[in-house]
Amino acid sequence: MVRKAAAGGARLVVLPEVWNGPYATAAFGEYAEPCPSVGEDATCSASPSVCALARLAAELSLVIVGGSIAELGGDDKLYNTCLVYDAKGLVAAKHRKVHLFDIDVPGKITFRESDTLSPGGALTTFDAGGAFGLVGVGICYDVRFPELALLMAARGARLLVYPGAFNMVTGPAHWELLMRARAVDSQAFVIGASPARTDAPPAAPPGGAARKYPHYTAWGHSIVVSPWGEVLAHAAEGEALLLLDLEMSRVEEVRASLPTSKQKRPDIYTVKPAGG
Ligand SMILES: NC(=O)CC(=O)C(=O)O
Repeated sequence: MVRKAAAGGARLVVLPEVWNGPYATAAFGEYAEPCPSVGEDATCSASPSVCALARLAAELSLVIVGGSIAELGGDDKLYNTCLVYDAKGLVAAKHRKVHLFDIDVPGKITFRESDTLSPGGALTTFDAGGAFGLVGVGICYDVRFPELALLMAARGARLLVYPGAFNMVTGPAHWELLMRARAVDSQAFVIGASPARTDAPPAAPPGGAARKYPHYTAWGHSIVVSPWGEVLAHAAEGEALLLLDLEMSRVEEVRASLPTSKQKRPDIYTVKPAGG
């Protein structure tokens, strides 16, 4: 798919969350790989998923926002990590998911990333060069926190990318809504890249081996949104490649028309204790 994107003229490619293994808390340890730091040459990494994407970025001379993989940190903790590779295969950015997906929607879905993962502690932006300029990175649940998007925009990001894997409960309710909301409140392009949907395999036959990890059904529907909140491209639930030109000057146009970043009222945004 990355080669196909490159052949179609792509300069920057975005992959989905946890693309190299099952999205299951118990599986992260098995699939985790050490991840290099910003500035390191990842083309010779001993981590197979890292090395594969870095080599592809270098071979095709484009930027790859490498979705996310489970990272085995130097501190022996596990993280949900997005590496960005520049056109030489060097690590241009490393984002560890800041907001872990710990939710409980009774009778529908319970997921606790914090059972096995630790959260990252930093905002991530990188210079993608050319017309793109500064790009902000969040992972999935991070998109629910407008503060993060606003801070990335305040740093100068004009494109926000969110590798993500919403599910059959939260996907239909919130995926498009949140991607559009973040585009409107940060006045930036937003890309949400999801794994394609795969339905749960049939239950093991009697006497057969039990399934190793619970199945997580991703919502799919990767999406690209303009700074005005328009959906520019939308995948269905299956495998898809969305290939499009981003007219980056739209960011300045929208920011000039509705100068919300200059009209903020931080003096009234602090929550004070009752009676204070
Ligand atoms: N998988 C996630 O991190 C987030 C998600 O599915 C949701 O916010 O909904």
